[in-house]
Amino acid sequence: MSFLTLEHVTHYYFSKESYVKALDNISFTMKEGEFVSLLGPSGCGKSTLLSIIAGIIPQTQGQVRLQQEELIKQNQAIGYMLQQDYLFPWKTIIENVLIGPKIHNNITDEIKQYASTLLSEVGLKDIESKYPSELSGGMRQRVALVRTLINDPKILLLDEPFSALDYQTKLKLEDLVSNLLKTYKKTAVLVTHDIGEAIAMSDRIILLDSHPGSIAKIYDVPLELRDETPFNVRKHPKYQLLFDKVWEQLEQKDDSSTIRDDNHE
Ligand SMILES: Nc1ncnc2c1ncn2[C@@H]1O[C@H](COP(=O)(O)OP(=O)(O)OP(=O)(O)O)[C@@H](O)[C@H]1O
Repeated sequence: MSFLTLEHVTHYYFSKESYVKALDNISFTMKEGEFVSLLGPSGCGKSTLLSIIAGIIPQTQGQVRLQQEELIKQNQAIGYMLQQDYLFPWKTIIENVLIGPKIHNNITDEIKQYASTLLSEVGLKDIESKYPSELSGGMRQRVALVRTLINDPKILLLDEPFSALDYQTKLKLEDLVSNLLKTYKKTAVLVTHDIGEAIAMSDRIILLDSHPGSIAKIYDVPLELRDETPFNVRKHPKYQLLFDKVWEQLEQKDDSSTIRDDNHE
């Protein structure tokens, strides 16, 4: 059984005078532990699709099914990480990290210990009593990652979490996130418009067309690349080959043709 299934998901945004078709007939499945990127130009509906998967907005048509449906209803199964870290400036780092357990009335010695372990795993020791304003952008994003992981989500939805960072910090954080998600066997969907990032991080890439957002093509990332860290993937010859294929597809202006690889279900 697949972990996440989308069947014929279509979405319209309505206003009083008009409407926008943001997504058209999106169907794909994901296995548990898989890392999938949604790649496409601005406005192709990436964030809309992520919000639909998260249950934040209901799709106009189609089905979204998550294996852990019961947990989702309790708000425990989904972790969201965004471009901005949204840390509360008036709370210390540890208070920010423990916000989820606090809401669920679950502050235990065990969870506090887990918070410390995760903070040190992301290279943030001895900052628990600091405030977000005392940290760099990359450090704050690492805190946001810990705040997401502490709730033990079954699936992580990552909406361009690295795009506000400088290039060096972004590459380091990609390695860190990839390593942590593999260690904790998390399923993840990454939204990005960065081809290199999609190849470096993912098992599979879903390339979207715009107006309306639809699946243009699905790429399986070669197995040799999946065993490498994102930083090392970029040095692999197969990285460049896949980059060029995706680039070529993006350059094609014929929006009406929808081509799909086999073996992606
Ligand atoms: N709340 C809204 N009301 C009306 N139209 C919207 C709304 N949100 C998004 N749209 C439209 O839906 C389409 C998809 O938007 P979406 O933000 O999902 O794309 P995106 O690929 O995430 O873009 P970006 O990379 O710029 O964030 C766009 O045409 C956008 O203008």
